[in-house]
Amino acid sequence: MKDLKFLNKYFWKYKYRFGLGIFFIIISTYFQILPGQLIRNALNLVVDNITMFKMFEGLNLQTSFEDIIKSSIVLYGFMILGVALLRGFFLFLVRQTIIIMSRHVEYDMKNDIYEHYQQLPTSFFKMNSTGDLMARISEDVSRVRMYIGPAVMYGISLIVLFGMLIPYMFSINTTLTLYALSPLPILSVAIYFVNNQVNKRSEEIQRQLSKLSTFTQEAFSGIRVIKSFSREKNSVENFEQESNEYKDRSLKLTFVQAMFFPLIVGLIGVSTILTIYVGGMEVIEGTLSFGNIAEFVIYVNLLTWPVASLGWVTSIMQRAAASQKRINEFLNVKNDILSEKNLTNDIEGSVEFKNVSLKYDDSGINALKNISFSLESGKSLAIIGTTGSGKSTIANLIMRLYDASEGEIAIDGTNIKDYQVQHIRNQMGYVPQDVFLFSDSIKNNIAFSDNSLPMEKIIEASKVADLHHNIEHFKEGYDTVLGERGITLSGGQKQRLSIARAIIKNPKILILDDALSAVDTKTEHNILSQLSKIMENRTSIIISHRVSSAQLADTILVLKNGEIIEEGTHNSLIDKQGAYHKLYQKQIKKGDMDD
Ligand SMILES: Nc1ncnc2c1ncn2[C@@H]1O[C@H](COP(=O)(O)OP(=O)(O)OP(=O)(O)O)[C@@H](O)[C@H]1O
Repeated sequence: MKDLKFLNKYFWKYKYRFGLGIFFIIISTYFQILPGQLIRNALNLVVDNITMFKMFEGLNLQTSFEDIIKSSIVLYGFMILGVALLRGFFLFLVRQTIIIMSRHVEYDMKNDIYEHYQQLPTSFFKMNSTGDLMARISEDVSRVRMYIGPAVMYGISLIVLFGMLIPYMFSINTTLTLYALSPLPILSVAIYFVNNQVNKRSEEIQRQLSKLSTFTQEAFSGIRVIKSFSREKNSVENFEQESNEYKDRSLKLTFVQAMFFPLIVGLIGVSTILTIYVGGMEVIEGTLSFGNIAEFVIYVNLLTWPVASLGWVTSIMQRAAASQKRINEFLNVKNDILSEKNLTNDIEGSVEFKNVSLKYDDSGINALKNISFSLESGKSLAIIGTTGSGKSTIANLIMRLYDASEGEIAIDGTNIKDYQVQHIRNQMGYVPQDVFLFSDSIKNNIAFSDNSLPMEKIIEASKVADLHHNIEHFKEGYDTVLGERGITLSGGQKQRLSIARAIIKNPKILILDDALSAVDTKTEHNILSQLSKIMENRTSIIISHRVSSAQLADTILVLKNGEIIEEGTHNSLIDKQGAYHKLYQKQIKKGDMDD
């Protein structure tokens, strides 16, 4: 439960709303208790007057007693109605304050968590699954809200009701109070257990439901694969199996839920019978009036739901505490990609690696071992090598998505860690290996770094990326909206859009991570020659599997198993007759360079 302490800051933030909510609870509870007393008075009045009515049988006075009874009942009826309306009004205000407070806290929490996520390093996102990240910002926050809103509301109502009603009941009759209340603790404990079962089973259903939706989602996204392998029947069978599991779990839940109301109603019945029996005895002894019995029956009914909700509130609090613990786990993760000096000077673009090694903490892989090279500003560097040799890792380090485990990276002779992180990233253009496009227009996807960029700049960037002529063919041009993950574009078009997005920033350093793998060599040459024009006086790093991309660069690094095995210009490496030369020969034979 100590995890819930984290929420105190939110209660403090909304203290006035919360305080007002408690005040409205007190007033509405008073109006909740009042009808019991009115009914007692009404009943006592009727009982007394009926006795008198009978005594004056046959006399004119009898009619006046009849009138008194009738008018008193009408009067009490209106009073009870008025009190019920007032209670309803204050209950409305209770919800308007406390439940609304909980919605505000939910909103704040979601924003706080999302903002925190945005600050966390890439390694955090590698280590935790997207589903887990989403669950904490949605399901867990919702559970915490259930505590801040309904649970707190019912909890406080219960305390106020007990505080006001129990002493009052004892003041009327101790024995009757003790008997009337005796089944209530059993009710509370029973509800607690039933509710835990309900929660357990609901969670199982929830898990099954998410399995079912993941299955369906995958089946729809992979429909082409399913059809081409003629697996439709198998897919239907699998769906039926998952769906059946979901149905069975739902039936189990319905069984437990079905016990909920009989349990409450049964225990209320026991309380009522005890009240009437013990109360009746007291009436016979003359220590209580008939009205008191009626009043007690009402009080017992009033107490039932709050007492039942005690079990419910406890289990909500337990679930909220578990959720808050999970949320706190993520909120306590600190971003270790920080800068102490926070330099914000513009850079020229020279890059130097001094004995850099990197071990990825999550996989334990030594991706780079003792890498040293230097690249003057305005020059181009190609990095070529087998898969998994560490090429993208070099890009990750230059973008400061990760920090080197050993060694130092300098930009313009200054340690990269001294620059303010966003500032240094803003001066770089990065085209990642796996292109990600947002479900937005082409225009907004290209101008992602700054949505105030003018249209001319967007067109200019897409011309350099050799994409403009493609976009012109779309009916909606630059306003064409891309579907989920840009499904309307071909692989090569996506890559070129990603290049346009990177160069529109006019970066001092441009990093293309296998960004031309999905385009043919002719387009590759077009793009590279266009790029070399705009990258004059800017630094470019081209990561590729293809010699055709690498050969245009001023320097080429050949990587193998995280180490540099060759370094030089295209011609010097060809003369060397080493690994680069071998790759060149192989790719020429494959006809990759024919265009
Ligand atoms: N974020 C990461 N967390 C853990 N391990 C990683 C991560 N990124 C890469 N690796 C591992 O580090 C090694 C180098 O990967 P890297 O992506 O740098 O290779 P690459 O040369 O770019 O390969 P490819 O040409 O296939 O893209 C690989 O063994 C890979 O499994």
